[in-house]
Amino acid sequence: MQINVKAPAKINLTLDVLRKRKDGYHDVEMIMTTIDLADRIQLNSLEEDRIIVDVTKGYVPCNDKNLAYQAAKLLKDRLGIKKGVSIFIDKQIPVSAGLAGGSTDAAAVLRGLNQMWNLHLSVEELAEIGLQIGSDVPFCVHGGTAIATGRGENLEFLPAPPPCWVILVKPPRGVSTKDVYERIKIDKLNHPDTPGMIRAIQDQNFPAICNSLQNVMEDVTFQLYPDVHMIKNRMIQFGADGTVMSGSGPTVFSLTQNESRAYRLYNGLKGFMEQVYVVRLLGSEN
Ligand SMILES: C[C@@](CO)(OP(=O)(O)O)[C@H](O)COP(=O)(O)OP(=O)(O)OC[C@H]1O[C@@H](n2ccc(N)nc2=O)[C@H](O)[C@@H]1O
Ligand SMILES: Nc1ncnc2c1ncn2[C@@H]1O[C@H](COP(=O)(O)OP(=O)(O)O)[C@@H](O)[C@H]1O
Repeated sequence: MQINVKAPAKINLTLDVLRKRKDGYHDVEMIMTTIDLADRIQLNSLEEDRIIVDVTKGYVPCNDKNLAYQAAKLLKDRLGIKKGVSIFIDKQIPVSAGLAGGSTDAAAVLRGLNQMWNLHLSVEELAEIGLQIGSDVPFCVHGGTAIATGRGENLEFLPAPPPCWVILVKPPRGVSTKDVYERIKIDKLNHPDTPGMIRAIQDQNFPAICNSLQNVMEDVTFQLYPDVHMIKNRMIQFGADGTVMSGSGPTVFSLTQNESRAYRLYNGLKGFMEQVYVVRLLGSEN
């Protein structure tokens, strides 16, 4: 049996870090939404009891370090499944980019295997299993647009923001999420207006959404990598309606509802950056 699953990336419209917890993680408050930049995952059932992973990009691990592998292993262990699976990942989402590429692959494998092995697990059960893999996996299991709190696993869903273009630039480096969390000075943060962003989404007020984009991790990543700050400034100069870094970075994105402005930005940025994407916002659940 073969199953194909789409694994969309996420962006953070707001990202706030509230406190450091005793377990080493941080309590966050962030608004996430899915975009139409996605990995494609093909699952093929195997009679032998093993998990095989193959990825189109050489530098992504194909062993038990791959989050997609971990998702299949967790489901097998939890439910005592003796069947195997071969997982092929057509990687389109940049890696270590702040776009949850690994988390969304894991989430897609959970959804796909639930179907392939007729497990009848609810989306909430899949999300709870996914949290053992990473903090962003529960959101990726659901998709859509949500306020995420706790480690990122408590989700309150919002309507999809109004349709718009998302222009993304991935600078030629990866960022370690752990490093960024460790460097945050919580008492010195300029917190985003999260209620303002929620209202803007509920009112479908695109200019207000653009004005409320904010990410407290920007300062840390910009200090580590000043070129990411320069790229953000360039994107603002090119005339996007709103621009912010996603997650721990280094990807920076701009939003606009104007198609010709989106492609003007894309073409301008393509002149000096290799990884530039223009996609639609998805914003509704998987
Ligand atoms: C910053 C965010 C924002 O969406 O995204 P990315 O930049 O990774 O895309 C997430 O919080 C990233 O979630 P995720 O990438 O799943 O993180 P995890 O694998 O769970 O954790 C990696 C490391 O980040 C730190 N961490 C993560 C989540 C959290 N709420 N508090 C933390 O302190 C911990 O040090 C942990 O060891
Ligand atoms: N399926 C996967 N896709 C991408 N990266 C993966 C995957 N599985 C494990 N990884 C590892 O996870 C780390 C973070 O990658 P990624 O999820 O793309 O970052 P981010 O959370 O910043 O978007 C990388 O070191 C990468 O090698």
